[in-house]
Amino acid sequence: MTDFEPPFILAIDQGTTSSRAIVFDHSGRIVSSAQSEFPQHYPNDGWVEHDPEDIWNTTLATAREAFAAAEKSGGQVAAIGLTNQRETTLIWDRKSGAPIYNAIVWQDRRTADICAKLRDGGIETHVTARTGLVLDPYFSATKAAWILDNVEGSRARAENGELAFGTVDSFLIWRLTGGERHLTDATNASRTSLYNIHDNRWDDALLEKFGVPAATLPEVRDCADDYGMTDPDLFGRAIPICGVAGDQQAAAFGQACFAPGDIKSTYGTGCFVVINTGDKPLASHNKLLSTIAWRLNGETTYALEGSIFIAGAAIQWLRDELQIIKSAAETADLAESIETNNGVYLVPAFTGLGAPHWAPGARGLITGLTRGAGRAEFARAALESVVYQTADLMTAIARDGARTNTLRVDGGMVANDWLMQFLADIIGLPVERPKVLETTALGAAYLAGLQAGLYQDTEEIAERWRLDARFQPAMAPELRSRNLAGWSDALRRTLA
Ligand SMILES: Nc1ncnc2c1ncn2[C@@H]1O[C@H](COP(=O)(O)OP(=O)(O)O)[C@@H](O)[C@H]1O
Ligand SMILES: O=P(O)(O)OC[C@H](O)CO
Repeated sequence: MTDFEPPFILAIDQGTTSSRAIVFDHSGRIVSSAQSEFPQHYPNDGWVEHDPEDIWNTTLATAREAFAAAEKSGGQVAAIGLTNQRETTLIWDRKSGAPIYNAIVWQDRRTADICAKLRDGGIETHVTARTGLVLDPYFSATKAAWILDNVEGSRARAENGELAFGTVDSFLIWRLTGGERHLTDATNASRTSLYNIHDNRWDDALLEKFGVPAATLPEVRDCADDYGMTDPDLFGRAIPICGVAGDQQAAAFGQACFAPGDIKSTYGTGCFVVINTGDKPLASHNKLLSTIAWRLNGETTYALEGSIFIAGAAIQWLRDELQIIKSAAETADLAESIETNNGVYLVPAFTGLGAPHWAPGARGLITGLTRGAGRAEFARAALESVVYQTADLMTAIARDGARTNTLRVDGGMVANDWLMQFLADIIGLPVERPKVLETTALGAAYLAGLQAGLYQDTEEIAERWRLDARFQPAMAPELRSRNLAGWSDALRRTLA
């Protein structure tokens, strides 16, 4: 006998380094889960690719594993919610379903020159006004154009309607439905640079400027909507796909950031801060992204987002490259073992800097080294860098006029209590960690649950959010200012 509350929802979370599947029960508890990492490909300096078949195989295998374990425990999976690494771009043949090139990952910088040329052509203001985004290789449009310009014959085939473009959600929906549906949701569409977030439609002028044929595009749906039934062969019966959102938007949904000013920050490989700005897009004057948080029943909720490319990845760098720690968790004790950072700052611009700087050419820097600086200083500097980058985003958010009282956090790094306390101290706001840290998958499950009629509305979802720990700001103001000044100095040198 199980005490899980049926029916169950399968959440598929296709991330940058791994695919995960989690089955939640009706009360939001985890019934079963599975995870599988897959290889990253770096064919050239600054290029990052995934083999689409790795994405598909790990997604299917983990989904099947979690599904089978959950159904063994006695409940039935009623719906599927899908969330994904965003911006990553695929183009596939509509007949065979075979991709014509590897997936070009969001971190990939190969189109920096294309972006620079477009910028010289003066279209950046136009792009930002319509999409809320900046002109950067991060987004899908230039990646799609690159594939069509580099795979022989593909542009003509794309114009003939033989090829399909999609972000990872779109590709997975295509595969899960046996090639029946070519769909995406409004949040993923809003990350392509091709989608007008004010009018909620693909933008013809942008399609032309970026060189992406309209015939390749998926249809855009609400985040809780009908995305078709899975091919019955995959799970033994057809299951409806009912919810889709990009992973950072799904995390904001899982964190119940439903009111304007509600904000979450996810600390995984990178860090993504998302603040709900209500039913109208707020144009950022501080290089944040204005983006779609979700669209439900045709009504769009908007958000401001700050994207930091390196957060937990800096800890992985300490472990894998410098080999000065064995596990990420060790960093908490190391940081605590020294009273201050001893003047050592790390700017982890390993793949350039994202918001609010958008400096694709910037590279990492460590400052303030003395003969006495050792493992503790390096570990602490890596942790602190994540906090200072968040503080820069919080400043940009405040300058843009968005107000907030607390920061809700999730992702692998938030297990680190030292980091959470330092975060509260530096941003000067209480930091709230929820009991369920898998908020991305939970958000996708909630979206699917709304469409499947398992939840009535967002209020019912908000009631399920549970606090694990709250960290209150406690640092002396002079120390806080000194820390921030040291960071600003290191940052200035990096950008110079
Ligand atoms: N206790 C910890 N302290 C600091 N960093 C941590 C800790 N535990 C995990 N991490 C970091 O968190 C990241 C993993 O978080 P996760 O949310 O699983 O990332 P992703 O979904 O992007 O793969 C890794 O980069 C790891 O280095
Ligand atoms: O897969 P993650 O968690 O690294 O998230 C990637 C983001 O969606 C990129 O914008």
